[in-house]
Amino acid sequence: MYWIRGFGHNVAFATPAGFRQGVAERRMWCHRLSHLQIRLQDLLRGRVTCWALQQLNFRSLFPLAIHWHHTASKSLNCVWRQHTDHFELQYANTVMRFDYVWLRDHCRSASCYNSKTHQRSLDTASVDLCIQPKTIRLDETTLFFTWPDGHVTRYDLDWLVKNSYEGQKQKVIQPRILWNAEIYQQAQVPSVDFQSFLETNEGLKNFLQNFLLYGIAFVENVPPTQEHTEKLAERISLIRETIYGRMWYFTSDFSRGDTAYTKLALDRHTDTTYFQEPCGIQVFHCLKHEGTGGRTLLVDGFYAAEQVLQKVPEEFELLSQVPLKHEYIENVGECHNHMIGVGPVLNVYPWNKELYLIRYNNYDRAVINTVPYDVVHRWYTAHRTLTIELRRPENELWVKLKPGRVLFVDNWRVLHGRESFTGYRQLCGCYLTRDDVLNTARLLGLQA
Ligand SMILES: C[N+](C)(C)CCCC[C@H](N)C(=O)O
Ligand SMILES: O=C(O)CCC(=O)C(=O)O
Ligand SMILES: [Fe+2]
Repeated sequence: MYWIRGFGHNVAFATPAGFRQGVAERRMWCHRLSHLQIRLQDLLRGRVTCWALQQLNFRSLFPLAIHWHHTASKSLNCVWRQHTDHFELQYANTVMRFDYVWLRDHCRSASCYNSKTHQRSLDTASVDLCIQPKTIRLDETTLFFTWPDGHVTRYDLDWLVKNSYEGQKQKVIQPRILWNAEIYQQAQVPSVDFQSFLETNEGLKNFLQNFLLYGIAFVENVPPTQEHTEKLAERISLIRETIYGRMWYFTSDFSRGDTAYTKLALDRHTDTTYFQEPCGIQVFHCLKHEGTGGRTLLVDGFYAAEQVLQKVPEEFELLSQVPLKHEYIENVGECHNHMIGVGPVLNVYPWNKELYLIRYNNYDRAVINTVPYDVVHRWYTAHRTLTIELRRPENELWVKLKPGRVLFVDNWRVLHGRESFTGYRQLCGCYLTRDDVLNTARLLGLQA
Protein backbone atom coordinates (compact mmCIF):
# COMPACT_ATOMS: atom_id res chain seq x y z
CA MET A 1 0.00 0.00 0.00
CA TYR A 2 1.25 3.48 -0.83
CA TRP A 3 0.07 6.62 0.79
CA ILE A 4 -0.09 9.48 -1.55
CA ARG A 5 -0.71 12.99 -0.47
CA GLY A 6 -1.80 15.50 -3.03
CA PHE A 7 -3.59 18.82 -3.06
CA GLY A 8 -4.34 18.66 0.61
CA HIS A 9 -5.78 15.20 1.06
CA ASN A 10 -4.50 11.70 1.54
CA VAL A 11 -5.38 8.91 -0.81
CA ALA A 12 -4.24 5.33 -0.56
CA PHE A 13 -3.80 2.96 -3.44
CA ALA A 14 -2.59 -0.61 -3.66
CA THR A 15 0.55 -1.59 -5.53
CA PRO A 16 -0.31 -2.97 -8.95
CA ALA A 17 1.34 -6.33 -8.49
CA GLY A 18 3.44 -7.53 -5.66
CA PHE A 19 6.13 -6.10 -3.49
CA ARG A 20 9.00 -6.13 -5.99
CA GLN A 21 7.13 -4.12 -8.48
CA GLY A 22 6.02 -1.95 -5.60
CA VAL A 23 9.59 -1.15 -4.66
CA ALA A 24 10.56 -0.47 -8.24
CA GLU A 25 7.62 1.79 -8.69
CA ARG A 26 8.28 3.55 -5.43
CA ARG A 27 11.81 4.32 -6.56
CA MET A 28 10.51 5.70 -9.78
CA TRP A 29 8.06 7.81 -7.86
CA CYS A 30 10.58 9.10 -5.41
CA HIS A 31 12.91 9.87 -8.26
CA ARG A 32 10.23 11.77 -10.07
CA LEU A 33 8.84 13.39 -7.01
CA SER A 34 12.16 14.46 -5.66
CA HIS A 35 11.89 17.65 -7.58
CA LEU A 36 8.21 18.03 -6.77
CA GLN A 37 6.99 18.92 -10.20
CA ILE A 38 4.09 17.41 -12.06
CA ARG A 39 4.36 15.88 -15.49
CA LEU A 40 1.40 16.07 -17.79
CA GLN A 41 1.30 12.31 -18.33
CA ASP A 42 0.88 11.76 -14.61
CA LEU A 43 -1.88 14.30 -14.43
CA LEU A 44 -3.76 12.62 -17.25
CA ARG A 45 -3.40 9.23 -15.62
CA GLY A 46 -4.82 10.63 -12.43
CA ARG A 47 -1.55 10.18 -10.63
CA VAL A 48 -1.00 13.74 -9.60
CA THR A 49 0.58 13.76 -6.22
CA CYS A 50 3.01 15.66 -4.21
CA TRP A 51 4.77 12.93 -2.40
CA ALA A 52 4.70 9.24 -1.93
CA LEU A 53 5.82 7.33 1.12
CA GLN A 54 5.97 3.63 1.38
CA GLN A 55 4.60 2.47 4.67
CA LEU A 56 5.88 -1.11 4.75
CA ASN A 57 8.87 -0.34 6.95
CA PHE A 58 7.20 2.26 9.07
CA ARG A 59 7.48 0.26 12.31
CA SER A 60 11.02 -0.86 11.74
CA LEU A 61 12.09 2.77 11.88
CA PHE A 62 11.34 2.62 15.57
CA PRO A 63 12.86 -0.50 17.07
CA LEU A 64 12.76 0.91 20.61
CA ALA A 65 9.07 1.52 20.88
CA ILE A 66 8.77 0.63 24.56
CA HIS A 67 8.18 4.14 25.82
CA TRP A 68 5.75 5.10 23.17
CA HIS A 69 2.29 6.26 24.10
CA HIS A 70 -0.33 4.54 22.01
CA THR A 71 -3.84 5.72 21.54
CA ALA A 72 -6.63 3.73 23.10
CA SER A 73 -8.44 3.56 19.81
CA LYS A 74 -6.42 1.43 17.39
CA SER A 75 -8.06 2.99 14.38
CA LEU A 76 -6.58 6.41 15.19
CA ASN A 77 -3.11 4.96 14.78
CA CYS A 78 -1.26 7.66 16.66
CA VAL A 79 1.80 7.23 18.83
CA TRP A 80 3.86 9.88 20.55
CA ARG A 81 6.88 10.22 22.75
CA GLN A 82 8.19 12.96 25.02
CA HIS A 83 11.95 13.38 24.57
CA THR A 84 13.91 15.80 26.71
CA ASP A 85 14.53 18.23 23.85
CA HIS A 86 11.64 17.53 21.50
CA PHE A 87 8.27 15.93 21.03
CA GLU A 88 7.90 13.10 18.55
CA LEU A 89 4.66 12.14 16.91
CA GLN A 90 3.65 9.45 14.43
CA TYR A 91 0.30 10.13 12.93
CA ALA A 92 -1.31 9.99 9.49
CA ASN A 93 1.70 8.13 8.11
CA THR A 94 3.99 10.94 9.08
CA VAL A 95 6.84 10.95 11.56
CA MET A 96 7.10 14.41 13.03
CA ARG A 97 9.46 16.05 15.47
CA PHE A 98 8.54 19.28 17.23
CA ASP A 99 10.74 21.62 19.18
CA TYR A 100 9.20 22.65 22.52
CA VAL A 101 9.70 26.38 21.94
CA TRP A 102 7.89 25.89 18.62
CA LEU A 103 5.03 24.13 20.40
CA ARG A 104 4.75 26.94 22.94
CA ASP A 105 5.13 29.65 20.29
CA HIS A 106 2.29 28.32 18.10
CA CYS A 107 -0.20 28.07 20.94
CA ARG A 108 -3.64 29.03 19.59
CA SER A 109 -5.21 29.84 22.96
CA ALA A 110 -7.07 33.15 23.23
CA SER A 111 -4.26 34.78 25.20
CA CYS A 112 -1.55 33.72 22.72
CA TYR A 113 -3.30 34.15 19.39
CA ASN A 114 -5.95 36.49 18.06
CA SER A 115 -8.17 34.36 15.90
CA LYS A 116 -9.96 37.41 14.45
CA THR A 117 -6.82 38.97 13.03
CA HIS A 118 -4.93 35.69 12.67
CA GLN A 119 -2.01 37.30 14.44
CA ARG A 120 0.15 36.15 17.30
CA SER A 121 -0.29 37.98 20.61
CA LEU A 122 2.30 35.95 22.47
CA ASP A 123 5.70 37.61 22.82
CA THR A 124 7.96 34.85 21.57
CA ALA A 125 10.96 36.41 23.27
CA SER A 126 9.27 35.77 26.63
CA VAL A 127 9.38 31.99 26.11
CA ASP A 128 12.17 30.19 28.00
CA LEU A 129 14.40 28.66 25.32
CA CYS A 130 14.77 25.56 27.53
CA ILE A 131 11.04 25.16 28.07
CA GLN A 132 9.63 21.63 28.43
CA PRO A 133 6.04 20.63 29.02
CA LYS A 134 5.13 19.44 32.52
CA THR A 135 2.61 16.97 31.11
CA ILE A 136 1.35 15.84 27.73
CA ARG A 137 -1.89 14.00 27.15
CA LEU A 138 -3.99 12.97 24.20
CA ASP A 139 -7.76 13.13 24.27
CA GLU A 140 -9.47 11.87 21.12
CA THR A 141 -7.64 13.82 18.45
CA THR A 142 -6.40 16.66 20.60
CA LEU A 143 -3.00 16.86 22.27
CA PHE A 144 -2.77 18.86 25.51
CA PHE A 145 0.56 20.35 26.60
CA THR A 146 0.69 21.77 30.12
CA TRP A 147 3.63 24.15 30.55
CA PRO A 148 5.55 24.81 33.81
CA ASP A 149 3.51 27.98 34.52
CA GLY A 150 0.26 26.04 34.17
CA HIS A 151 -0.66 27.40 30.74
CA VAL A 152 -2.29 24.78 28.52
CA THR A 153 -1.75 24.54 24.76
CA ARG A 154 -3.95 22.29 22.66
CA TYR A 155 -3.21 20.98 19.21
CA ASP A 156 -5.43 19.03 16.92
CA LEU A 157 -3.48 16.15 15.37
CA ASP A 158 -4.49 17.11 11.84
CA TRP A 159 -3.36 20.68 12.41
CA LEU A 160 0.06 19.37 13.47
CA VAL A 161 0.37 17.17 10.39
CA LYS A 162 -0.57 20.04 8.13
CA ASN A 163 1.78 22.48 9.79
CA SER A 164 4.76 20.31 10.59
CA TYR A 165 8.04 20.66 8.74
CA GLU A 166 7.82 17.03 7.70
CA GLY A 167 4.42 17.67 6.16
CA GLN A 168 5.49 20.85 4.35
CA LYS A 169 8.75 19.43 3.11
CA GLN A 170 7.01 16.92 0.97
CA LYS A 171 4.34 19.22 -0.40
CA VAL A 172 4.56 21.51 -3.38
CA ILE A 173 3.78 25.15 -2.85
CA GLN A 174 2.63 25.50 -6.43
CA PRO A 175 1.39 22.56 -8.54
CA ARG A 176 2.48 23.00 -12.15
CA ILE A 177 2.36 21.23 -15.47
CA LEU A 178 5.74 21.52 -17.12
CA TRP A 179 5.53 21.74 -20.90
CA ASN A 180 7.30 21.65 -24.19
CA ALA A 181 5.51 22.70 -27.39
CA GLU A 182 3.85 19.33 -27.90
CA ILE A 183 2.62 18.99 -24.33
CA TYR A 184 1.19 22.48 -24.36
CA GLN A 185 -0.51 22.06 -27.72
CA GLN A 186 -1.96 18.68 -26.84
CA ALA A 187 -3.36 20.02 -23.58
CA GLN A 188 -5.64 22.30 -25.66
CA VAL A 189 -5.79 24.82 -22.84
CA PRO A 190 -8.87 26.94 -23.48
CA SER A 191 -8.57 30.71 -23.68
CA VAL A 192 -10.97 32.75 -21.61
CA ASP A 193 -13.32 35.30 -23.16
CA PHE A 194 -12.93 38.97 -22.22
CA GLN A 195 -16.51 39.21 -21.02
CA SER A 196 -16.43 36.13 -18.81
CA PHE A 197 -13.00 37.10 -17.46
CA LEU A 198 -14.31 40.48 -16.38
CA GLU A 199 -17.80 39.55 -15.28
CA THR A 200 -17.74 36.05 -13.82
CA ASN A 201 -15.70 34.52 -11.03
CA GLU A 202 -15.79 31.26 -12.93
CA GLY A 203 -14.12 32.81 -15.98
CA LEU A 204 -11.50 34.43 -13.80
CA LYS A 205 -10.89 31.22 -11.88
CA ASN A 206 -10.49 29.14 -15.05
CA PHE A 207 -8.06 31.67 -16.37
CA LEU A 208 -6.01 31.74 -13.17
CA GLN A 209 -5.99 27.96 -12.86
CA ASN A 210 -4.52 27.66 -16.36
CA PHE A 211 -2.09 30.46 -15.69
CA LEU A 212 -0.86 28.83 -12.49
CA LEU A 213 -0.48 25.41 -14.09
CA TYR A 214 1.20 26.46 -17.34
CA GLY A 215 2.69 29.88 -16.62
CA ILE A 216 0.94 31.38 -19.65
CA ALA A 217 -2.69 32.16 -20.43
CA PHE A 218 -4.69 34.04 -23.04
CA VAL A 219 -7.78 36.23 -22.95
CA GLU A 220 -9.71 36.57 -26.24
CA ASN A 221 -11.92 39.23 -27.75
CA VAL A 222 -10.38 42.12 -25.89
CA PRO A 223 -11.01 45.50 -27.51
CA PRO A 224 -7.55 46.51 -28.83
CA THR A 225 -6.93 49.54 -26.68
CA GLN A 226 -4.60 50.32 -23.81
CA GLU A 227 -7.59 51.10 -21.56
CA HIS A 228 -9.18 47.69 -22.00
CA THR A 229 -5.85 45.98 -21.45
CA GLU A 230 -5.48 47.92 -18.24
CA LYS A 231 -8.95 46.84 -17.11
CA LEU A 232 -7.99 43.20 -17.63
CA ALA A 233 -4.83 43.59 -15.63
CA GLU A 234 -6.63 45.29 -12.77
CA ARG A 235 -9.10 42.43 -12.52
CA ILE A 236 -6.42 40.05 -11.25
CA SER A 237 -3.76 42.18 -9.68
CA LEU A 238 -2.16 45.50 -9.00
CA ILE A 239 -0.19 46.93 -11.88
CA ARG A 240 3.48 47.20 -11.03
CA GLU A 241 4.76 50.56 -12.06
CA THR A 242 8.39 50.50 -13.13
CA ILE A 243 10.90 52.70 -14.95
CA TYR A 244 8.91 51.82 -18.11
CA GLY A 245 5.78 53.36 -16.65
CA ARG A 246 2.54 51.88 -15.35
CA MET A 247 1.01 50.80 -18.64
CA TRP A 248 3.60 50.74 -21.38
CA TYR A 249 3.06 51.24 -24.98
CA PHE A 250 5.96 50.61 -27.31
CA THR A 251 7.04 50.42 -30.89
CA SER A 252 10.40 50.20 -32.67
CA ASP A 253 11.34 53.83 -32.18
CA PHE A 254 14.33 53.37 -29.87
CA SER A 255 12.70 55.79 -27.47
CA ARG A 256 14.37 53.82 -24.66
CA GLY A 257 17.86 52.41 -24.37
CA ASP A 258 16.82 48.78 -24.85
CA THR A 259 16.68 46.30 -27.75
CA ALA A 260 12.97 45.73 -27.07
CA TYR A 261 12.38 49.13 -28.68
CA THR A 262 13.85 48.03 -32.07
CA LYS A 263 12.83 45.65 -34.88
CA LEU A 264 15.55 43.16 -33.95
CA ALA A 265 14.96 39.59 -32.89
CA LEU A 266 15.13 38.95 -29.15
CA ASP A 267 16.32 35.63 -27.86
CA ARG A 268 14.40 33.96 -25.02
CA HIS A 269 14.72 35.74 -21.71
CA THR A 270 12.91 36.80 -18.61
CA ASP A 271 12.40 40.51 -17.97
CA THR A 272 13.65 42.79 -15.24
CA THR A 273 16.31 40.37 -14.04
CA TYR A 274 18.05 43.55 -12.84
CA PHE A 275 15.41 44.14 -10.16
CA GLN A 276 15.97 42.68 -6.71
CA GLU A 277 12.51 41.22 -7.23
CA PRO A 278 11.91 40.64 -10.94
CA CYS A 279 8.38 41.48 -12.10
CA GLY A 280 6.04 38.59 -11.48
CA ILE A 281 3.80 38.71 -14.51
CA GLN A 282 4.00 40.38 -17.88
CA VAL A 283 0.94 41.28 -19.95
CA PHE A 284 1.28 41.68 -23.74
CA HIS A 285 -1.31 43.02 -26.13
CA CYS A 286 -0.31 43.62 -29.74
CA LEU A 287 -2.49 46.52 -30.87
CA LYS A 288 -1.23 46.73 -34.41
CA HIS A 289 1.20 45.10 -36.81
CA GLU A 290 1.40 46.00 -40.47
CA GLY A 291 4.37 43.97 -41.69
CA THR A 292 6.00 40.57 -41.47
CA GLY A 293 7.65 38.51 -38.71
CA GLY A 294 7.38 39.54 -35.09
CA ARG A 295 6.11 36.21 -33.77
CA THR A 296 6.44 35.67 -30.02
CA LEU A 297 8.51 32.83 -28.62
CA LEU A 298 7.59 31.18 -25.32
CA VAL A 299 9.68 28.58 -23.47
CA ASP A 300 8.87 26.94 -20.15
CA GLY A 301 12.01 27.65 -18.14
CA PHE A 302 10.97 25.19 -15.45
CA TYR A 303 10.68 22.38 -17.99
CA ALA A 304 14.22 23.13 -19.18
CA ALA A 305 15.52 23.36 -15.60
CA GLU A 306 13.85 20.05 -14.86
CA GLN A 307 15.80 18.44 -17.71
CA VAL A 308 19.01 19.82 -16.21
CA LEU A 309 18.05 18.40 -12.81
CA GLN A 310 17.39 14.98 -14.33
CA LYS A 311 20.54 14.91 -16.45
CA VAL A 312 23.13 16.72 -14.31
CA PRO A 313 21.76 17.42 -10.83
CA GLU A 314 24.97 19.05 -9.61
CA GLU A 315 24.69 21.67 -12.36
CA PHE A 316 21.13 22.44 -11.31
CA GLU A 317 22.41 22.86 -7.78
CA LEU A 318 25.21 25.19 -8.90
CA LEU A 319 22.78 27.36 -10.87
CA SER A 320 20.66 27.61 -7.76
CA GLN A 321 23.57 28.59 -5.52
CA VAL A 322 25.76 31.02 -7.45
CA PRO A 323 24.56 34.62 -7.11
CA LEU A 324 24.95 36.88 -10.15
CA LYS A 325 24.19 40.45 -11.01
CA HIS A 326 21.99 41.68 -13.81
CA GLU A 327 22.08 45.31 -14.78
CA TYR A 328 20.18 47.95 -16.72
CA ILE A 329 22.05 51.09 -17.66
CA GLU A 330 20.18 53.66 -19.67
CA ASN A 331 21.06 57.15 -20.82
CA VAL A 332 18.76 57.96 -23.69
CA GLY A 333 17.02 61.30 -23.94
CA GLU A 334 15.49 62.11 -20.59
CA CYS A 335 15.79 58.52 -19.37
CA HIS A 336 18.58 57.91 -16.92
CA ASN A 337 18.54 54.63 -15.03
CA HIS A 338 20.96 52.28 -13.38
CA MET A 339 19.38 49.15 -11.93
CA ILE A 340 21.16 46.18 -10.37
CA GLY A 341 19.58 42.95 -9.19
CA VAL A 342 21.43 40.10 -7.49
CA GLY A 343 20.40 36.47 -7.36
CA PRO A 344 21.01 33.01 -8.78
CA VAL A 345 19.62 31.84 -12.13
CA LEU A 346 17.50 29.20 -10.41
CA ASN A 347 15.79 30.06 -7.14
CA VAL A 348 14.55 27.17 -5.07
CA TYR A 349 12.84 26.92 -1.70
CA PRO A 350 15.51 25.59 0.65
CA TRP A 351 13.24 23.13 2.49
CA ASN A 352 11.82 21.22 -0.47
CA LYS A 353 14.05 22.31 -3.37
CA GLU A 354 11.03 23.43 -5.36
CA LEU A 355 11.97 25.85 -8.12
CA TYR A 356 10.05 29.14 -7.93
CA LEU A 357 11.97 31.69 -10.00
CA ILE A 358 14.28 31.61 -12.99
CA ARG A 359 16.34 34.67 -13.85
CA TYR A 360 17.62 34.27 -17.37
CA ASN A 361 18.61 37.16 -19.57
CA ASN A 362 21.91 36.97 -21.40
CA TYR A 363 21.55 40.54 -22.65
CA ASP A 364 21.20 42.01 -19.21
CA ARG A 365 23.56 39.77 -17.25
CA ALA A 366 26.21 42.02 -15.68
CA VAL A 367 29.93 41.42 -15.24
CA ILE A 368 30.37 38.32 -13.12
CA ASN A 369 32.40 39.43 -10.13
CA THR A 370 30.64 37.58 -7.36
CA VAL A 371 32.15 34.18 -8.17
CA PRO A 372 35.73 32.82 -7.79
CA TYR A 373 37.43 31.65 -11.00
CA ASP A 374 37.13 27.89 -10.50
CA VAL A 375 33.43 28.13 -9.73
CA VAL A 376 32.98 30.49 -12.69
CA HIS A 377 34.08 27.80 -15.10
CA ARG A 378 31.69 25.24 -13.63
CA TRP A 379 28.97 27.86 -13.70
CA TYR A 380 29.51 28.49 -17.44
CA THR A 381 29.24 24.74 -18.03
CA ALA A 382 25.98 24.56 -16.09
CA HIS A 383 24.66 27.68 -17.84
CA ARG A 384 25.47 26.02 -21.17
CA THR A 385 23.54 22.89 -20.22
CA LEU A 386 20.52 24.99 -19.28
CA THR A 387 20.83 27.08 -22.47
CA ILE A 388 20.92 23.93 -24.62
CA GLU A 389 17.67 22.78 -23.01
CA LEU A 390 16.08 26.21 -23.39
CA ARG A 391 17.02 26.26 -27.07
CA ARG A 392 15.74 22.84 -28.08
CA PRO A 393 13.30 23.50 -30.93
CA GLU A 394 10.79 21.07 -29.40
CA ASN A 395 10.62 23.30 -26.31
CA GLU A 396 9.71 26.41 -28.31
CA LEU A 397 6.13 27.58 -28.51
CA TRP A 398 5.67 30.20 -31.23
CA VAL A 399 2.58 32.39 -31.29
CA LYS A 400 1.61 35.46 -33.26
CA LEU A 401 0.08 38.08 -31.01
CA LYS A 402 -2.94 39.70 -32.60
CA PRO A 403 -5.15 42.61 -31.62
CA GLY A 404 -7.82 41.23 -29.28
CA ARG A 405 -5.73 38.37 -27.86
CA VAL A 406 -3.96 39.27 -24.63
CA LEU A 407 -1.12 37.13 -23.34
CA PHE A 408 -0.20 36.81 -19.66
CA VAL A 409 3.27 35.40 -18.99
CA ASP A 410 4.62 34.20 -15.65
CA ASN A 411 7.91 36.09 -15.77
CA TRP A 412 9.30 33.97 -12.93
CA ARG A 413 8.94 30.83 -15.02
CA VAL A 414 8.29 31.26 -18.75
CA LEU A 415 10.85 32.92 -21.02
CA HIS A 416 9.73 35.07 -23.92
CA GLY A 417 11.41 36.29 -27.07
CA ARG A 418 10.47 37.56 -30.50
CA GLU A 419 11.30 37.17 -34.12
CA SER A 420 12.62 40.23 -35.97
CA PHE A 421 9.95 42.07 -37.91
CA THR A 422 9.25 44.61 -40.59
CA GLY A 423 6.66 47.36 -40.64
CA TYR A 424 4.82 49.16 -37.92
CA ARG A 425 4.20 47.15 -34.77
CA GLN A 426 2.61 48.47 -31.61
CA LEU A 427 2.54 46.61 -28.33
CA CYS A 428 1.00 47.61 -25.06
CA GLY A 429 0.99 45.92 -21.71
CA CYS A 430 2.19 46.09 -18.15
CA TYR A 431 3.81 44.18 -15.33
CA LEU A 432 1.82 42.82 -12.41
CA THR A 433 2.84 42.21 -8.84
CA ARG A 434 3.01 38.53 -8.22
CA ASP A 435 1.77 38.60 -4.64
CA ASP A 436 -1.48 40.16 -5.78
CA VAL A 437 -2.11 37.66 -8.57
CA LEU A 438 -1.60 34.82 -6.09
CA ASN A 439 -3.80 36.61 -3.59
CA THR A 440 -6.65 36.68 -6.13
CA ALA A 441 -6.08 33.02 -6.95
CA ARG A 442 -6.20 31.98 -3.28
CA LEU A 443 -9.35 33.96 -2.66
CA LEU A 444 -10.96 31.98 -5.50
CA GLY A 445 -9.96 28.74 -3.76
CA LEU A 446 -6.94 27.85 -5.88
CA GLN A 447 -3.69 26.46 -4.47
CA ALA A 448 -1.09 29.16 -4.98
C1 LIG B 1 9.13 47.05 -23.28
N1 LIG B 1 9.06 46.50 -21.94
C2 LIG B 1 8.72 47.56 -21.01
C3 LIG B 1 8.03 45.53 -21.92
C4 LIG B 1 10.23 45.79 -21.56
C5 LIG B 1 11.51 46.46 -21.60
C6 LIG B 1 12.50 45.69 -20.75
C7 LIG B 1 13.56 45.06 -21.52
C8 LIG B 1 14.70 44.61 -20.71
N2 LIG B 1 15.82 44.26 -21.49
C9 LIG B 1 14.31 43.43 -19.87
O1 LIG B 1 14.38 42.32 -20.37
O2 LIG B 1 13.97 43.59 -18.72
O1 LIG C 1 8.36 42.83 -28.81
C1 LIG C 1 8.05 41.82 -28.21
O2 LIG C 1 7.26 41.00 -28.67
C2 LIG C 1 8.59 41.54 -26.84
C3 LIG C 1 9.75 42.37 -26.47
C4 LIG C 1 10.18 42.07 -25.08
O3 LIG C 1 10.89 41.15 -24.83
C5 LIG C 1 9.67 42.88 -23.98
O4 LIG C 1 9.02 43.86 -24.23
O5 LIG C 1 9.89 42.52 -22.83
FE1 LIG D 1 11.24 41.01 -22.65
